[in-house]
Amino acid sequence: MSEAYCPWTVYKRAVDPKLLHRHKHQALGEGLASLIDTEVGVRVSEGRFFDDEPLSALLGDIVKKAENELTIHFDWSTMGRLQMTRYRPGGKYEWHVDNDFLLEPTGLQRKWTVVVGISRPGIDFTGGGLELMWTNATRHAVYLDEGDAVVFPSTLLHRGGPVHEGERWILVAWAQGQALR
Ligand SMILES: O=C(O)CCC(=O)C(=O)O
Ligand SMILES: [Fe+2]
Repeated sequence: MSEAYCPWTVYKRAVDPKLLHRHKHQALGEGLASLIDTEVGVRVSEGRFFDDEPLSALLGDIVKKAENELTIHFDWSTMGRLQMTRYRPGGKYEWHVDNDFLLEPTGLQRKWTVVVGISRPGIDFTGGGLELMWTNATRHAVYLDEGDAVVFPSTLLHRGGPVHEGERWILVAWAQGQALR
C-alpha cells in the first residue's frame, strides 16, 4: 500500500522558543484582546496582532519549503501580521477554515496557515491542541512542542481543541495573496 498523502508538514524547532517567549511576554504586557466569537460561538481565546519582520521572513521561508515538499503552490505575496493567541481552560477554536473572508483593507485572502507552538503539551497545558480534517472526515491531531511549526492550506478544516488545564499559547501566521488565485 502506498503511503497516505496529507497536505501539511510539521517542522520541529523551526522557531527559537526564547524568541517566542519574548513575544508572548510582550503581548501580555501590551494586553490581549478577547477573541470570543459571539456571532458563531466557535472561538474562545485571547490574542494580539504584532509585527516582527525577521520572524515573518523566517515563516515565509518555512511556507516555501512546505510548498516544495507538498508540491502545492499558491499565489501569495506577503505573510501579513503575526498573531499571538492564548487559550485558557475552556478556551478553544472550533472547526473552521482561515480563508473565508477578504482581509481589510488589502482585499487579500489567506492561502497558507502556519501555527507555531509556544507551550509544551502535557507540561504547560492539558487538553487542547490542533486537529486537521482530511479525507473521509478523518481527524489528525498535531502535537506542537514549543518552537514546532505546522504549515497547511488555509482552506483545510481545522480546530484548536478545548484546553483543560494551564495555558496554551500559539503563534499564527498566514501567507496571503490575491483572492481566488
Ligand atoms: O489552536 C490552534 O492550533 C488553531 C488556531 C487557528 O486555527 C487560528 O488561529 O486560525
Ligand atoms: Fe484557523
